[in-house]
Amino acid sequence: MKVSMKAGLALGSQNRRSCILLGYARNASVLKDAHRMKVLGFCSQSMATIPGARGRCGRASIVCMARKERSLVHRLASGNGVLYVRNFLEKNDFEQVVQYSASVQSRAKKEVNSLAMNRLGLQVPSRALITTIFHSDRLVKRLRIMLEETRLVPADYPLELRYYVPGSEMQWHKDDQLYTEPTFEAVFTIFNFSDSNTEWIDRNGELRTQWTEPNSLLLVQSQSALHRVSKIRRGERGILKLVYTTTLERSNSYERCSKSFHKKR
Ligand SMILES: O=C(O)CCC(=O)C(=O)O
Ligand SMILES: [Fe+2]
Repeated sequence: MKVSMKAGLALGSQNRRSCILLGYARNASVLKDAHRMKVLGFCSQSMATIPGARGRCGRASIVCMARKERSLVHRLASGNGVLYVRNFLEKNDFEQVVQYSASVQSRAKKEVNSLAMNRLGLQVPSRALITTIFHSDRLVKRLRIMLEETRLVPADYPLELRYYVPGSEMQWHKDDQLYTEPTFEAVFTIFNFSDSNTEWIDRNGELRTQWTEPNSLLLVQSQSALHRVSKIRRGERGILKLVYTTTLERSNSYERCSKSFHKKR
């Protein structure tokens, strides 16, 4: 195993919150060691492009993020299965999503018999570029690290664009579990000019309130936290909803929900 752990540990101790370990490896045996050190994951990126990293290693470099008290996984637990992440997509990808949404928004239809009131929506075809962005290996790997779910894959359930307008709201609910294991619903905010907040009840029974900013991702585990979207009085909000799962074996809810773009969820 050829990983320059010394350099990594030195950097990690300077930065107690993220504990970044830098190094390079000739083979995958580094994974075993990383696991022993409670390392959450890797991203291969040139050292020079990583903020705070000094020096160059000149080879494939590896950045390992070690688990710390304040990691995303702990935030997920304290949020009772809800995790809010800012600046989720890279600039280019984010712009593609904004453009796609703008090009189809006028086709969105009002959802009926849904817990969401006065919300408009439409499904995104699997061949659309924005589906490939959210299903890309790179992005799924990031989510696996964030959620500590090594088996996470994109669901075979269409992405949905949803638009909140004045009068739109979504009552308190838990998300349906579309597969036979708990899933994660991802709510990606495309734009938000509204006064509406997404709220959820955390592990301590306390109310959390979040105005979701553009390019943020809210991950909600199925059948976990109660959550809702407060009624919009002013402005509009556009989101993309999609599902990640650890199994593609469908639950009974799948058929009901997929047939029911216009039925109660
Ligand atoms: O719009 C949001 O922030 C959440 C939407 C939601 O919970 C849902 O559609 O199930
Ligand atoms: Fe929900």
